[in-house]
Amino acid sequence: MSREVTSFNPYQMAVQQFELAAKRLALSEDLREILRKPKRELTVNFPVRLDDGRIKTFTGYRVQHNVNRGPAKGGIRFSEDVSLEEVKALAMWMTWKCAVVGIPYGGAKGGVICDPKRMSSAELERLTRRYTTEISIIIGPHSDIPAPDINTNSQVMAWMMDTYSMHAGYSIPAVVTGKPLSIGGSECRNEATATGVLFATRRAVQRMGTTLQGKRVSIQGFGNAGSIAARLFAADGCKIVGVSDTQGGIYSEIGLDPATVMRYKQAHGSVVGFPGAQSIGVKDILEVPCEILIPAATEGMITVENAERIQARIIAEAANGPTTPEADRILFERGCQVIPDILANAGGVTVSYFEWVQDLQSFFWGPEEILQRLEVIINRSFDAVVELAEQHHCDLRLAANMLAISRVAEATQIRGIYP
Ligand SMILES: NC(=O)C1=CN([C@@H]2O[C@H](COP(=O)(O)OP(=O)(O)OC[C@H]3O[C@@H](n4cnc5c(N)ncnc54)[C@H](O)[C@@H]3O)[C@@H](O)[C@H]2O)C=CC1
Ligand SMILES: O=C(O)CCC(=O)C(=O)O
Repeated sequence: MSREVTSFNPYQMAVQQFELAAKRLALSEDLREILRKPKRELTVNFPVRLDDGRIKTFTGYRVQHNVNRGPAKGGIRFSEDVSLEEVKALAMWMTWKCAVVGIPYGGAKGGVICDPKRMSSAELERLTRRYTTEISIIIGPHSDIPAPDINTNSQVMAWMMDTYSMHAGYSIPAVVTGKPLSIGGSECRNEATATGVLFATRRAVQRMGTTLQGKRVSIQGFGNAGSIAARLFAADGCKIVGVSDTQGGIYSEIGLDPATVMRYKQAHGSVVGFPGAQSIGVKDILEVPCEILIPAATEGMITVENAERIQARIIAEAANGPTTPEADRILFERGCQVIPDILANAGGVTVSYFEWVQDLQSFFWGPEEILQRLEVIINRSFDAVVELAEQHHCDLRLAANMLAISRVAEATQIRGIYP
């Protein structure tokens, strides 16, 4: 589905968000100039042999936004909508995300323009291996560590790890995270993004003096982040009233069973048509009656066009960049609490960090230890952001960006600028 606002530019939006925080922090123009631009942008055009014998040239990107707090970190997206501007925005958000939760990474993101749903597994493997080779000049376990994002998964990470290792002549599991357990993946990484969304939302309702029990939840996007969020929120007592994917959405006042909807999606390719539920449009899912809305698809979904009609009191952003700055202002004025992407979905990169640490030490942790450490990090970060928002009478996005940007600015200044 193409986005409604055709002129939407995610990088311009990320810079707009950055400027709001930089202004509040009174950052110097020199520092702003360093922080608003990506450090490295790599574009690669590479051939892949298709199953019918034709050769097609694909375009991919890897952008490293900032590496002052540690190696660059961030996922790889396979989609027809990928663009350099999108990858630059996603890389910048990764820098702030790692900083806001205090993990020692900078930010990066990558993507390949392709339609993975129309490609065979063999074609995807060849594309992944060739793309990995092309970007291997900048990725590495101590420089830039990719992970899954839209339309990539643990299998894609296994191909990436194998390709990178083939060139070295020995296994380098720490070059990517989100791998299968059998080759150095971590317990809980597959569920980590949704688990972080749950922990952050739990903290939000706790601070409002209530619980998740009985809350109605609507979720846009039914992939890794969205479908697992549906399962975890339902297990925590919520009623999942709506879910959607690229084909459309479904709504049920009495609630949907996430496992049954998943089985239906696996059999039919979409949630649309799920028996007993009302079919609704892709964006209608954002406006259904509910207390909690989880955008878990892509950028620029909540805009001036629909912000007034959103009924949820809490928006927990599993997706990156789902809400525009203009929509943020409307939602804040309407008293809707937006738990911003860099905080709400930071569970993914946090458990990726745990995976990387485990790989580097060749010493693996159990699920209890991982979940307990993740909850501590999300709660601590959530509380720090809320306290800053209260001090500055601002929304959580501005506070989260201020906290993150001040940390990156401090690291940049303390390292100094080579004369
Ligand atoms: N996988 C991860 O660990 C993390 C993912 N995220 C973010 O979460 C969001 C979803 O990512 P994943 O669940 O990993 O991807 P996925 O590929 O597993 O699922 C994406 C879902 O969104 C739907 N979708 C995609 N484009 C859409 C559009 N234009 N309109 C409506 N629905 C659309 C798809 O149908 C699918 O159900 C992305 O913004 C991603 O950057 C954030 C942090 C970590
Ligand atoms: O797990 C990671 O390293 C990054 C995941 C990601 O791409 C994101 O948080 O947006």
